Amino acid sequence: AQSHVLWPEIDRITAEQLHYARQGVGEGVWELFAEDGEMRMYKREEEVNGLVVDPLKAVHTVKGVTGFEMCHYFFSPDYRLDWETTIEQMKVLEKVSDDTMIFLQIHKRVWPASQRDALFWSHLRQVPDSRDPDAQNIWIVCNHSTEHHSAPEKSNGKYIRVFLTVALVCQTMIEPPKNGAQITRDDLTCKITYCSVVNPGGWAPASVLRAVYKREYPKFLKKFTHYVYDQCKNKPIRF
Ligand SMILES: O=S(=O)(CCO)c1ccc(-c2ccc(C3CCCC3)c([C@H]3C[C@H]3c3ccccn3)c2)cc1
Repeated sequence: AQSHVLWPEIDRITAEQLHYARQGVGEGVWELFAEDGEMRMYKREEEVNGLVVDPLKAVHTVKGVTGFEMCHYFFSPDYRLDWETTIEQMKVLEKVSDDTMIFLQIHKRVWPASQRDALFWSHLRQVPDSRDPDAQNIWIVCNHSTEHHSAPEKSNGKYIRVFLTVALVCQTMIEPPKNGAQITRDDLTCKITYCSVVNPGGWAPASVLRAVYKREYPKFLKKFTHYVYDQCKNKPIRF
């Protein structure tokens, strides 16, 4: 993908999102708004030109899967409709490379707001951990809104286009079996950080949006992580 016109932006945004995901939720203004088992979901209340764009950060720990497996199922278009319940249609507009694609998604309408679509590049990458060089176990998927000739903004004006930046950062922790036995899924833990900022792109009542975020994000992360566990549990481990 290094040759593609988008590459410099993909490289920059992915690095920025990795740094942002690694920042704790301790300092300052993150508000815990949902908890479910190991999942903790935080938000900041922010508005841009009167539009709710509340940044969201979730942390979660899932046993029995690797960071690669979690990111693979998040990135791949083949499984998206199995776990993403808020989209009506999804199309891959361009396959930039094996690890980079451009998606157009039409989201279900959130009454009384008008229906939205999202056009974004999606990039999957393994990240060498600068702090721990032999930790080759961190993977990231970064999704960031973009433009594309085959999905012009004002094509038919039917949908308002959202502007989003999303990052799923997953780290595999291995509890090596005592007796030097082969690693099994019971020895695996995946530490997940999910960050998202969605600008609704046009007017939507703050109260409605905040209610939808509060309902949809915990549901989405819970459904997605359970889906990946179920898909992987009887398959060979992929790091
Ligand atoms: O992580 S991803 O990249 C996974 C690939 O799909 C992602 C996640 C979320 C969105 C998205 C897009 C639009 C909306 C709103 C804004 C005004 C009306 C629709 C929302 C709000 C509704 C919230 C929500 C939260 C979680 C999942 C879906 N819906 C979220 C897009 C992509």
